[in-house]
This record gives sequence, C-alpha cells and structure tokens, in this order.
Amino acid sequence: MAQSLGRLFTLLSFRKTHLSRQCVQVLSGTTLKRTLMMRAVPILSPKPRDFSLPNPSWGEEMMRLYNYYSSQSEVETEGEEEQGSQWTRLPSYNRSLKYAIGGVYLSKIIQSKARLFTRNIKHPGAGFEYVVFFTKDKQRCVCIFQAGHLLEGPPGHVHGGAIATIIDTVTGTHASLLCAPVVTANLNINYRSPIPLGSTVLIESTLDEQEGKKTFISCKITSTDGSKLHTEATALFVSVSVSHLLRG
Ligand SMILES: CCCCC/C=C\C/C=C\C/C=C\C/C=C\CCCC(=O)SCCNC(=O)CCNC(=O)[C@H](O)C(C)(C)COP(=O)(O)OP(=O)(O)OC[C@H]1O[C@@H](n2cnc3c(N)ncnc32)[C@H](O)[C@@H]1OP(=O)(O)O
Repeated sequence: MAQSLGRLFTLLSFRKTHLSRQCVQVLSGTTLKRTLMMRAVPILSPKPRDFSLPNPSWGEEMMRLYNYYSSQSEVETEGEEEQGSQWTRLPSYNRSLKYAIGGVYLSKIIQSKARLFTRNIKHPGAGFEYVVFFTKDKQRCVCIFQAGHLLEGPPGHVHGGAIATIIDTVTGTHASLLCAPVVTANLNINYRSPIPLGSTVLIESTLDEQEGKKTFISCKITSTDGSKLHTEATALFVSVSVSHLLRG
C-alpha cells in the first residue's frame, strides 16, 4: 500500500523537495491568492472549498477581527512598494492534501472519506470556525477562533482536547508554512482560564527557533481584547519526508 501510494505521489510530483519548494512559493508573500490559483491549484484541478472565508455563523467579534486582519492584508497597488500588507490570510481546506498539486484529485483517490479533524463538522458554527493569518517573514501567525457548541467540555466551556486541537492546528500550520511536511513531536499546554463556548478568541503563534529538522513554536490564547489569558503552549515540530507520513 505504502509503495503504491509512494509511486502515485511520485507520478503526481508530490515529492518532498517539490512540496517544500511549492509551499514556500505558494504560501509566502502577499500575492498568495493569485499564486495559489495559478500554481497550487492547477488547471486540471477544481478549486477546493476555502473554509476560512466568512459564513453566516460567524459572530460580530469574529467578523470584526476578520475584517481588521483582512484590511491589514490589502496590497497597495500604487507604486512598486506593497504597503499595509503585514498579514496574509491562509486558505483552509478539509484535507491537507489539497495544498498539493492535483490535491483535489488525490483526495478522491487516497482515503476519500478522510477529513481534517477541525473541518469535519458540516454544520457551520457548530465546531471549529477559524481563520489563520501570517506575517510576511512567517515569524508570527494569528488565528481568530470561534468555538462552536459541539466543542463543550465543562458546562458552557470549551473542551481541553478541543483547545489542544486548535493549538496543534495553528502551530502545525505555522510550522508547515516554514518547512512542510512536519509532524508534532511534542506539545505542552497550560490551561490558565476556561474559554466560554461560543466565544471568539485570539490565538497567537510565534516562531521561537529552528534547528535542523526541529521547529519550536510557542502560542497563547487570549480574549480578543488581550485582557484575559486563556491558554499558553509550546510545541516542537519535526520535518519528515512524505514517505515517513505514508509509512505512519
Ligand atoms: C501534506 C501537504 C502539507 C502541505 C501543508 C501546507 C500548508 C499548511 C497549511 C495548513 C496545514 C493544515 C493542517 C495542519 C494541522 C495540524 C497539524 C497537525 C500535526 C499533527 O498532529 S501530526 C500527528 C501527531 N504526531 C505524530 O504522529 C508524530 C509521530 N512521531 C514521529 O513520527 C516521530 O517520532 C518523529 C518524526 C516526531 C521523530 O522521529 P525520530 O525520532 O525518528 O526523528 P529524528 O531522530 O529525525 O528526530 C529529529 C530531532 O527531533 C528530536 N525529537 C524527536 N521527537 C522528539 C520529542 N518528542 N521531544 C523532543 N525532541 C524530539 C530528536 O531528538 C532529534 O533531535 P536532534 O536532531 O537534536 O538529535
């Protein structure tokens, strides 16, 4: 199985070197949207649905922050200089495979029922609603997260496992931007104050260090005005080959 999948990946140019280069090309800079349309999602492939665009379940605070970071992402077209482009929104698909060339088709061939954990609840607003923005130098990411009613742990509050999941997702996405593919090797979490169900919070992730195959990232979750610290975490990601992912 792993061998035949390996051959398939090779045929479809889904090799580590290619993937890494492509990720760097595709996911950097403020021309992300245009580049993604032209390179990562090829002519032969339909455009995958982007789950990090607003939907009717997004509350006022989620929309306010989305508009704020989107406005910071706008590219100044006058002159050569790009201004006001501190943040770039990262599209989000229901399978990581969909970031690869031909990923939409690959997704139909390889474990077609598999879905990204955070994008597998169909009802808008019931699970994880989130959008990630990253800085040009990829040193920082920010995620706006609205926690739906299916993520309950203690009554009225978000489950610690759901919090771990969104932290793994944001820090993992951050590490992937720097050196995909990666896996989480270590995740340490301190839960400082509960997150009310249905609320919108900010997740900020910072690159601490890169050392060979290792990428160290730290992260905190706060209320949107920054006054309340909910969670702090550190994570270690290790770069792996595609064959490592396939071997499991
Ligand atoms: C596919 C297309 C992707 C494209 C992506 C593009 C854009 C991204 C956008 C969105 C991404 C979307 C979603 C992302 C969402 C979530 C991300 C979730 C990620 C996960 O949820 S993933 C699942 C959980 N994860 C695992 O399932 C890992 C299982 N595990 C292993 O696969 C191995 O265990 C491994 C590889 C970790 C290590 O394997 P190993 O030991 O053979 O590796 P190696 O020796 O090379 O280690 C190298 C150096 O790391 C040190 N090291 C290793 N482990 C350590 C530890 N735990 N603590 C401290 N240091 C450690 C060593 O000590 C050495 O350090 P040194 O070099 O200094 O000696």
